[in-house]
Amino acid sequence: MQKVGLVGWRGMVGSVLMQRMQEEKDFDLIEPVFFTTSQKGLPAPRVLDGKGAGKDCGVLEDAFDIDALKAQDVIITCQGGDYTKAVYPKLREAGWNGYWIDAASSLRMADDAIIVLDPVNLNVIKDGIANGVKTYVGGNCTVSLLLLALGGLFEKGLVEWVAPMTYQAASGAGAQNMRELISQMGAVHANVQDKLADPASAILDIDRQVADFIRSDDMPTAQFGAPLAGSLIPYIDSQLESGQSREEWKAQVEANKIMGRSDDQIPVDGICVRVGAMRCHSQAITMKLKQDLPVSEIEAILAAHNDWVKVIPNEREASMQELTPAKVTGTLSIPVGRIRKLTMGPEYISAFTVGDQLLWGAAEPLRRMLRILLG
Ligand SMILES: NC(=O)C1=CN([C@@H]2O[C@H](COP(=O)(O)OP(=O)(O)OC[C@H]3O[C@@H](n4cnc5c(N)ncnc54)[C@H](OP(=O)(O)O)[C@@H]3O)[C@@H](O)[C@H]2O)C=CC1
Ligand SMILES: N[C@@H](CC(=O)OP(=O)(O)O)C(=O)O
Repeated sequence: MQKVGLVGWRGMVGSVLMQRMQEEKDFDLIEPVFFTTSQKGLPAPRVLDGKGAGKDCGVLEDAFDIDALKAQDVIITCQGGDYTKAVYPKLREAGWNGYWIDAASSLRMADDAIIVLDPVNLNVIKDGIANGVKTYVGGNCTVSLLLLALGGLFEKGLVEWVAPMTYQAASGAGAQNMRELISQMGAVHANVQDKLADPASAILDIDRQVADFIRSDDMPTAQFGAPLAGSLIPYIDSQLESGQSREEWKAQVEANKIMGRSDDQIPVDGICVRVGAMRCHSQAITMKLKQDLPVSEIEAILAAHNDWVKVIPNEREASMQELTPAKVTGTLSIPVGRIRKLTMGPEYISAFTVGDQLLWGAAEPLRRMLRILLG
């Protein structure tokens, strides 16, 4: 059995990964070794095996101990980019030639790393394994979710360009940010609940009081740096010279790398916005196709691409019920809807898609990469 080191397993992404690995009985196929940056020597988690029993995994090992890491055939890390930058080069310099599977962005664009999203790029992954590539990195969440939704059109070479305008959930910024979003919601409500309970109160008074509170120092904003509940934040990640945010820059470079297109890149660019959803990212898409295709054919191509994408008819009730973070959260489903021809011309198509950014957006491609390695 392959020895698989798990780092970052108790964080938010890592916990989702652990849950999925147990659901899919991945632990039956490996010898897991759990690492920690802060709790060395404490008991490792007991993972469920296929019989529903808890598998004893010993104690937690030091995630900075290069010798302990070197003993692993595969390492999966959800610990974050700082950990990867600190440990990965030392491990390779020490001669470790195992497989490194990573959720962090740091190594994604390295020449010797492949971004994994197997329903879209299994051929790229298999070529990589055959050619001795040892580093496999999960893509940015919005990019992976976009490619799962539109995979059919990309695969058939039908896309001239795509402009995804994102509505990204609090979870993408981290666990503390999810907590802060809920705190903001609660604080806004608490501030105005007396007036809200009084049916005779004037809505514009309530609105003014809410606006004053959201702008005040009493609104908890330590994590986001700005109000999110009752508002939005039209900038994600750092600022680049190009005028893009780093999150926006990732769309084109990562999408094309995933699809194995180094030359002849498909333009993928839009504005990334944080909204008050918990863990589902949504994207409103404008795209230009290379051909004038009937909507029914576009829908059929999208639906046929993978097992998780689900075409939602462009109807009001279906869109309101099926195409929302509330519906999708905690699932692997990738609904795509609002598909129609835009008035700009017959090749200009709209779409709207939603996906859980902790599942397909982060954890799922990693455990599926492990499964590919295990054969
Ligand atoms: N959040 C996201 O949407 C996405 C994140 N990623 C990547 O994954 C990385 C990890 O993200 P995320 O899971 O959000 O990070 P978390 O902050 O939830 O967890 C990171 C680490 O913090 C340590 N930690 C300290 N206190 C606690 C606690 N009370 N509960 C749990 N863990 C604790 C754990 O390490 P230890 O056990 O060693 O102490 C844990 O592995 C990111 O840096 C990013 O690179 C990738 C895609 C999406
Ligand atoms: N930046 C993403 C989450 C994330 O971790 O992305 P990346 O894996 O590219 O660093 C968001 O805020 O929604």
